[in-house]
This record gives sequence, structure tokens and C-alpha cells, in this order.
Amino acid sequence: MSLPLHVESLSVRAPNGRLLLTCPTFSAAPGDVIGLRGPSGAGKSTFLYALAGLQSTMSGKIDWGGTDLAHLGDGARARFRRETIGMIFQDFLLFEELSALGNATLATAFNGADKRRSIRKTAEGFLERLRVPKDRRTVDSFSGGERQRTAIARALAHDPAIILADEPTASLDRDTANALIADLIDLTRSEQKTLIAVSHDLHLLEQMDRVIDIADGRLLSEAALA
Ligand SMILES: Nc1ncnc2c1ncn2[C@@H]1O[C@H](COP(=O)(O)OP(=O)(O)OP(=O)(O)O)[C@@H](O)[C@H]1O
Repeated sequence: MSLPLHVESLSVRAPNGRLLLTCPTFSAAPGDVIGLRGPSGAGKSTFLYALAGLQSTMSGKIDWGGTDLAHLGDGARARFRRETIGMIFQDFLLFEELSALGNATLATAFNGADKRRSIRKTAEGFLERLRVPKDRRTVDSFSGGERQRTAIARALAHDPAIILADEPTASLDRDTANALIADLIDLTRSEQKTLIAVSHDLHLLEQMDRVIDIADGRLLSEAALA
């Protein structure tokens, strides 16, 4: 599945009414790898959460291949997210009492037998490639980087068309980070997915098709990497 993105007249507000982000227009085509960067507090995570349909107070249009997330009810948004979005966010939200494989295959709970098999196979592939410990330990004893890699395998296991990532390389050593960047880009290009990643990692940003700066709650024009 390939889903072009078109955002129009987007405003995101905090529950107290404060305007957090505006975006007059933004588009991404399937196969695009896009970086977002900007100073702390600029609105990068706010934008990613909006693209995932995780902002409750927003107006405008967030159209992924004909589905406008800004105008869907909570249940339909959750279903869309479950089926089509892989989120690699800073708060990994792992289940402490499960193993790496248990966490990475959580999506099997929502799917039938065929899809369950492919989720398990994909999860095992990513856990292996990302060198996550293979023992049956529960993740509460994992290091920060091991937890992050487990969360990445989980985000990708259900083969999402859209990958949204917030500092995906933040707790990884350089080699693991580079391998992850290469995997994400290959996967996105070869399967016509869309990757949008917030990052300060120059190695990651250099390999994106486009890098967008966000400042003071606004998307600025495409940046040239300094
Ligand atoms: N629910 C909320 N209520 C009030 N303010 C909020 C809320 N969520 C975010 N903000 C504010 O919106 C601004 C943008 O936050 P956001 O998390 O998007 O920044 P960011 O660019 O991702 O920053 P960082 O790089 O530090 O993660 C910040 O000033 C933040 O305090």
C-alpha cells in the first residue's frame, strides 16, 4: 500500500487553546524520505503526532491517500494508525513484563493467522538486524539502546505504509544507527512507503530526499544542509 500525504491549512492547539503549530501546505509522495529538524520546543513532535492522528485539537486537512485523519472519529483514527502507521517515538512504551519478541509482535493481537505469521517473521528479522538480545529476558532489564531497537522492530513489524520517527537514532551507537538509517531508507524506497523522521543526526539528515526546518510552530522552506 502506498499513501501520498497532503496537509492543508493545519493548525494544532494545546488543550488550553494555545496555538502550537500551523502548516499551510505540505505534501509527500510514496517513496519519499523526509527529515524534520529545528530547535527544542519548535513543534517537531507536535507535527509528527498530528500526522499520526494523535492530536485531538486540530483543524485543517491531513490526507493520507484519501483518508483525512483530521476529520476521522477516534476509533477510525486508531484503526488507521494500527493498520498503516509505524511510530518510532521517544517514549518507547514497551511492556516491561514481555520479552523483545513479545513486544515486537504485539500487533499479532489485532490480526488474523496469515498476517500474524508475517508480523512474527518481520519482527524476528528486524530484531536480528538491529542486534537486539535474543534471550527470553523481559525488556525491563534492557539498556536504553536495546529498548529503542525493540521499539523500532515493533513499529515496523506490521509492514506499515507510513513510518513516523522521532529521533530514531538517539540512543544508538554509530554503527547501529547507520544500519538502521540504511534499513529505513531501503524499506521506504523499495516498497514505496513514506518515512518522515525528526532528527538532529547529520548522517540521517544527509540521506533524506528533503529536510524541512520547523521553528516557532511553523514549517519553513526546505533547508540546505550546512
Ligand atoms: N499538550 C500541550 N499543552 C501545552 N503545550 C504543549 C503541549 N504539547 C506541546 N506543547 C508545547 O508545544 C511546543 C512544541 O512542542 P514539541 O514537543 O512539538 O517540540 P519539539 O520541537 O519536538 O521539541 P524537542 O526537540 O525538545 O522534543 C513546546 O513549547 C511544548 O511545551
